[in-house]
Amino acid sequence: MEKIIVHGGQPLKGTVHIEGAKNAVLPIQAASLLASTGELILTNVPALSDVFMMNKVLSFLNVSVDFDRRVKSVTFNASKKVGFETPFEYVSKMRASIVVMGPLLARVGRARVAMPGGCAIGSRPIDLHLKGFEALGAKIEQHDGYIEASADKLVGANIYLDFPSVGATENIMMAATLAEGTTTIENVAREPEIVDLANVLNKMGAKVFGAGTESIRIEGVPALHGCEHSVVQDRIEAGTFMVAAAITHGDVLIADAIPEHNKPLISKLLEMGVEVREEQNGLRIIGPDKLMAANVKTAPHPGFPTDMQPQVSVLQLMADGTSTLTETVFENRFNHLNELRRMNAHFTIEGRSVALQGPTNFNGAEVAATDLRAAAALVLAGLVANGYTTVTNLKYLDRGYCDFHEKLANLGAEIERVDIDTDLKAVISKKSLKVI
Ligand SMILES: CC(=O)N[C@H]1[C@@H](OP(=O)(O)OP(=O)(O)OC[C@H]2O[C@@H](n3ccc(=O)[nH]c3=O)[C@H](O)[C@@H]2O)O[C@H](CO)[C@@H](O)[C@@H]1O
Ligand SMILES: C=C(OP(=O)(O)O)C(=O)O
Repeated sequence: MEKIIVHGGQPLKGTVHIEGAKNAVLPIQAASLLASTGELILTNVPALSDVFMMNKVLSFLNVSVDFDRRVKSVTFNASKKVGFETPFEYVSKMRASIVVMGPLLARVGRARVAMPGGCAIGSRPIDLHLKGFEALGAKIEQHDGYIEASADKLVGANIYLDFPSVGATENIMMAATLAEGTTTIENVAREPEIVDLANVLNKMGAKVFGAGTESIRIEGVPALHGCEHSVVQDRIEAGTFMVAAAITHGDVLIADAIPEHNKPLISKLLEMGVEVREEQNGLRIIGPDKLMAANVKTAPHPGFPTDMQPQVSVLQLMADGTSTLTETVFENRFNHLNELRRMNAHFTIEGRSVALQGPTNFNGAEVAATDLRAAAALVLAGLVANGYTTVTNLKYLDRGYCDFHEKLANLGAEIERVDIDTDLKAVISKKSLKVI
């Protein structure tokens, strides 16, 4: 086990390169199950623990998986007979493994997946996924902690989602690719990762129309095949570095950033006084001397992304005055705030909203990540804190960020990732923190 130690106070300067998106690559990995011929070759694949876990799930299902980390590419071959069961061991470590259900149902007519529990940010039921499968003609049974979906054949249907769930949209869309006839799904998620998945499915021979809008139409085809695809850039990793630049009076170029994908964040940064420049090679973020308070409310895309909420709370805490932050997507996504309180943050939580009082003089402290984006938020606070901040529970950070401390160190942060037993005094006595 390891921990990150950061010595706050350095303005970040330079260029940062962003990986392929975790939330795009995971369902696309699952889509490999649909290709009964040929290989699915993915490039720009981030080396994240979630990606490795999904590869394990697919190997267990008899897909051949070959990850070449040097070139960030994975080749999947699912031409052999694939399995149908994903055990608890995998689902308990990564909820997103439930997105194999749709492809399995389409390819083998049967999917048995351990029931995903909730996680630190909410209870996260999968009722909408199951309703969609039922509408396509699947029978759903739940026993012994497992959900089993089965169908002799799937038939296209009209489906309306009560909430634009990302996972349900992906799962139902993938199930429908091989269904007989046409499926329409309304009130779907519109995230860029949905569009990336639909693009891959279409390259594999599927007929998916309308991804990125409120309604998706899928015309079923008899079979899908392999293809090549480069995974879309991770807008949440990009956004995290934008906030890092904004709070440290930094000047950082987010290489090849896609402004379209980060509109709500960019609009907030501008409102708070951050300079955002679209340049030929990316998006330049220049942190101001003084940040102005602004209110943020999360919502499904194109609203403000919940996956940027913990990071933006640090930005708001740095701003002059009181900012409110409202979380509408998950019922329990303020866990990071209790850790930030230990670093001198002041706030009042009322239901799903919090009033954050700035500007904060963050003090370095020992803090523990409670979930993925909480981990990022704690490191961000460490970048501007007086003294040293130690962040533990890095297994959460590693789910979604590759080489996070190295990228920050390259931008000038004093940050190290060390063994959990390393004494802080030993690190301080080295005088300057260097990347290990
Ligand atoms: C791997 C991946 O892509 N994860 C993302 C995905 O998660 P995920 O796909 O799990 O998120 P959803 O969009 O499904 O969930 C959003 C909300 O809908 C609720 N819900 C969802 C499904 C369902 O059947 N019933 C139901 O009530 C959830 O409990 C949650 O409150 O989208 C979230 C919302 O943008 C992001 O925070 C996650 O990073
Ligand atoms: C909540 C997140 O991911 P997941 O759905 O994989 O837990 C996230 O990426 O912030």
